[in-house]
Order: sequence, then C-alpha cells, then structure tokens
Amino acid sequence: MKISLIAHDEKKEAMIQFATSYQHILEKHDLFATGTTGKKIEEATGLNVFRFESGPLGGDQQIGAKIAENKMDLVIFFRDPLTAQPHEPDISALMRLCDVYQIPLVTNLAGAEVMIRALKAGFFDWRNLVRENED
Ligand SMILES: O=C(CO)COP(=O)(O)O
Repeated sequence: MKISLIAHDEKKEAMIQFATSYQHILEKHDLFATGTTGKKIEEATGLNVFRFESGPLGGDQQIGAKIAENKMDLVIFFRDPLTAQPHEPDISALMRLCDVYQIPLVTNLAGAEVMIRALKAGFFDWRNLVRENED
C-alpha cells in the first residue's frame, strides 16, 4: 500500500511515536510524507519515506494530486485542531479529495491505531483491486 503520513507541528511527536511503535507494519509499505514530517520520521526510525514539499509549501497539494491519480491508498494525517494553519485551504482540499476518491483517511492518533491494525489484517486489500482495474 502507498501510505501518506502527515503531522502538523504540535502533532509531530505523536507521529514519531506512532511510526516507531508500528515500524514493523509500516516498513512493509511504500511511505510518503510532507517534508518535515517525513524527515523527522526517517531520523527517528530509519524508515524509507518519500518526502514531498513541506505542507505550507505545497506538500498537501502534492499528496492530493497522487490521490487524484489513484496513486495513494491511505492517508494518516495528525491534524492540529487548535492552531490556525496558513495553508488551511490546501488541507481542506486534501481531505476533500480523500472523500471524492474514497481514500481511507484518519486525522488523529486514535483513528490511526484502528487503521494500522486494519491494514495489518488486510482490510484495505480492496485498494489493490481498485488500482489493478485502472491500469
Ligand atoms: O503542514 C503540514 C500538513 O498540512 C505538514 O507539513 P510538514 O510535514 O512539512 O511540517
């Protein structure tokens, strides 16, 4: 699966802990991230992460483009609901595209805990069929 990992600044520590805890699952997948999140995950875990631009510089939009091209399967996005983001329209657009294309999205740690277990159990294998049918 192609998985995007994104965290706002106040949530980066939680993302690092999440990625560390579930490294054994995440390492079996293709990982993508916005710039700073990806760098921190790589530094903390050694996981191989493809890094897009930083969120405020267009990273959310780049991930959105992958979704529109059917090249992203899951999005784990630890949003900070208490801090205004300069690129709020990009964040909304990314989440909107998840809804448009039926891409599983979680926006907090509690949801991510469920998603990662579902991933391990094969609950998202239908995404392989969706991708094969488009090729
Ligand atoms: O702002 C972000 C997502 O909206 C995250 O970007 P960074 O990972 O570059 O901090």
